[in-house]
Amino acid sequence: ARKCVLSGLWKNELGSNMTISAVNTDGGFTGLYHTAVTATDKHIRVSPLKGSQKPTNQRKQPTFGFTVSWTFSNSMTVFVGQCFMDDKGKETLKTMWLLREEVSSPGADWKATRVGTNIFTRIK
Ligand SMILES: O=C(CCCC[C@@H]1SC[C@@H]2NC(=O)N[C@@H]21)NCCc1cc([N+](=O)[O-])ccc1O
Repeated sequence: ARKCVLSGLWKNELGSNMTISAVNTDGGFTGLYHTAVTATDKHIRVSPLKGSQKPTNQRKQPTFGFTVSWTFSNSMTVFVGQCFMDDKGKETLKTMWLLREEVSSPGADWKATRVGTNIFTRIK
């Protein structure tokens, strides 16, 4: 299939991995995210993700977004990106993310959001 569907097992360059369920007809999906890193001293636990991708009947390299609600810290990350497929059929998810930390007061709001990029490739 010359189109990129997000369901399956993925890893990124930090060593995190995620499992995405079947993508339903309206592009919605859920899954689980296991981050290899954390900005807290908390013990890392698997966290749920929810997202959507543009339907692949119209697009071969769809854009998508998903949110991870971390189970071990009062923080949230949103990932947004696109799935690319090379001429050998190898898929890559190029993403940017925003990590929002819970801070104690509006005065600390300025320092509550981190930004970064991650590239995911399929496992197996
Ligand atoms: O660490 C997390 C959740 C895991 C985030 C993993 C990121 S998501 C993007 C990137 N890609 C990937 O695979 N993993 C990383 N939240 C900490 C926020 C926080 C920080 C502080 N602090 O630093 O003081 C205090 C209290 C806090 O709640």
